[in-house]
Amino acid sequence: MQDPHTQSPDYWLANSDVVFTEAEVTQALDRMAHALHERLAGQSILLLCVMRGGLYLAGQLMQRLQLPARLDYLQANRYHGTSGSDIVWAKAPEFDLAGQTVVVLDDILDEGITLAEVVRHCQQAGAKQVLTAVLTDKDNGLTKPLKADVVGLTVPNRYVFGCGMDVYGWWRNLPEIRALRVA
Ligand SMILES: O=P(O)(O)OC[C@H]1O[C@H](OP(=O)(O)OP(=O)(O)O)[C@H](O)[C@@H]1O
Ligand SMILES: Nc1nc2[nH]cnc2c(=O)[nH]1
Repeated sequence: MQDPHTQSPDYWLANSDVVFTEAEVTQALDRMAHALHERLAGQSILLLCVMRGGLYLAGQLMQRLQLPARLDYLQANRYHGTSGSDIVWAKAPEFDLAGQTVVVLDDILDEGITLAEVVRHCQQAGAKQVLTAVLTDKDNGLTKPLKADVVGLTVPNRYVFGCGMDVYGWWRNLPEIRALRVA
C-alpha cells in the first residue's frame, strides 16, 4: 500500500464521504454562536484558538459573536508514543489568563485528551471561567475526560476532515466535513 503521506489531495476526496454539507456546518456555527451568546451575555471574553485545527472554527465564530472579544492561540498536539499518548505543548497562550473568561475553540473532541489538558492549563493560569466549544464531537463510545460546553455537530466514529481538520495535512480548508472510507 502507498505511503499515505505521498497520496495526492484528490485521493482523499475520492475515498471519503460527506457527513455534513457546507449548509449544515453553517447552521451548526449559527447555533454555536447563539449558545455562546446565551452563556456569556454581558461579559468580555478571551477566545483561545487551539491551533491548528481550531483555526476554522475561530474564524467562523468570531464573525458571529457580538461580544467584546480578544483572541489568543495555543498549540498543544497529541503525541502517540510507544507508551500511550501524551500532549506536547508547542505554544502556550500569550495573554495573562488570570481572572479572564476564556472560551477554548477546537475542531474536534475525540478522546478528549487535548481539550482536558488545555482546560487544566487555563484553570491553573487562574482563569475565572473556562468554556469549551468544539465544532465536532466524535461519537466513539469512549468515556471522555470532559464534555464540551458547546458542540456544533456529532460526527461518526471515523476519521473526519474538513472545516479545520486535516487528512495528512490536506483539506483543512474544505467547507464541508468528510469521513474517510475504510478499505
Ligand atoms: O480529543 P483528542 O483525542 O485529544 O484529539 C483532538 C485533537 O486532535 C487534533 O489535534 P492535532 O494534535 O492532530 O493537531 P492539529 O490541530 O494541528 O490537527 C484536533 O485538532 C484536536 O485538538
Ligand atoms: N482530522 C482529524 N483529526 C483528529 N484528531 C482526533 N480525531 C481526529 C479526526 O477524526 N480527524
